[in-house]
Amino acid sequence: MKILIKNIDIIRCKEEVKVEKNVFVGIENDKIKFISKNFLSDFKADYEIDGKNKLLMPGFINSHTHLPMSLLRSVGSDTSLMDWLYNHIFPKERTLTKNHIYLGSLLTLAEMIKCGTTGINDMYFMAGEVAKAAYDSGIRASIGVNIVGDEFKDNMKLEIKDIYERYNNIDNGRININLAPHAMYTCSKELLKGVLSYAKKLNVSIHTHIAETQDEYNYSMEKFGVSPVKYFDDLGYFDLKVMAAHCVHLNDEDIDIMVRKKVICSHNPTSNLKLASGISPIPKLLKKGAIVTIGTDGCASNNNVNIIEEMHIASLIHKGYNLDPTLVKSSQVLKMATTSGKYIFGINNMGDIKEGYKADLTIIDLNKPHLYPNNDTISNIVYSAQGSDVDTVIVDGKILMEKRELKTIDLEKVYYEIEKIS
Ligand SMILES: CSC[C@H]1O[C@@H](n2cnc3c(O)ncnc32)[C@H](O)[C@@H]1O
Ligand SMILES: [Zn+2]
Repeated sequence: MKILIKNIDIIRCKEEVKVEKNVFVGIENDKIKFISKNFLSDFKADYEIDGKNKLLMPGFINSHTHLPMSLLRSVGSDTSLMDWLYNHIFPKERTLTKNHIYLGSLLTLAEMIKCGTTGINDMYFMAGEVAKAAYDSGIRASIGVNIVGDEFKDNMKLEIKDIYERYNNIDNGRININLAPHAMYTCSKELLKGVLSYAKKLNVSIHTHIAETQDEYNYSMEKFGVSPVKYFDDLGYFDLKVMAAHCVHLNDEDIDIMVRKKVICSHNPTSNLKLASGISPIPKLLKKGAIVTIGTDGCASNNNVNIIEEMHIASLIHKGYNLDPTLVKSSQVLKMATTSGKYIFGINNMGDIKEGYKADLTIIDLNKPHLYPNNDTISNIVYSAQGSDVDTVIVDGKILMEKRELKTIDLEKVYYEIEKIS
């Protein structure tokens, strides 16, 4: 499939984030074939997109989410993490069936694609259903198989093996599998050791919640005498690729460990605000050179998966909290929400508009009153844009949404099916 995007402005995310005006972009199969100031007549496109008044940018990557949790939207609002989890969410989650998981995932994926998301890093139970929904939607996904408890039981290994064999690295590497021990306070040390060696055996990455609340930090210090980050480091976790969600309560040594071990931090500001977990030291992490990405967490602690809104909040809270308007600049937050997500997938040539790079792209409609005048495109995208400004979404060279019409998900059918089971 060859797609030609004509006369469009583009955002490139090199060392510096830059805008180039009025170019032609050719896509062939899963990659960007060319970016040119001129029309190349020998590129015979199967499909053309008019880029007038539009902006082409690398697609957004949501680095921490729980797809099926759209079904629990607004459950347990206005409570703290532990109250929310143990008294509201876990009891409801015990009632979910495979069908719920698949349909809830599809609903969230529709919302994500409508907000310009091209890649996700998930964790949930019955992850085979999550993987199936991600596969069906066309999005790029790393799917975490949830693990909790005291011991790494044979049935857990069997579930992981089954999901791994069915989904890992399928569809040109678009879907991959990771192991997702929930957190240090829900998984025993024995279980975590078992998971680590199994992840090494399968050669997959790890996805977990780390240092989300002061309670977790205190629990770790009291029970093990070290912080949550040091606890995972001492277990040898950071010898593997680890996607660490939240990272709110960190000391200076934790930050140094994360930088040295290239831990991928997923910053989830809305969830941290809603559950009153705290504010992650993102400016410090960025200054020290940590890999920082953006995630929404699940719908029940957010209440949406709008990554544009998440960028907006990420760029604002650190300025206000630290009384410093130069922190987490719009160009930095844009990179966090796009380019930096490539580390999750281990694909070097993605997260930018560049020849030979993956065609995981988002097109924004600039013809909106709140995006006018366009004095500074990057600032406008972070501080003014809305999810509904996303016009077209392309993943691996395939169009998932065009002119806001979803191509891979029948949303009316999803609503209908959810009504039947809710
Ligand atoms: C490991 S499967 C997902 C598991 O995590 C729960 N969850 C959702 N959001 C959070 C959060 O912010 N901190 C901790 N746990 C969370 C979800 O309800 C599932 O049970
Ligand atoms: Zn989470």
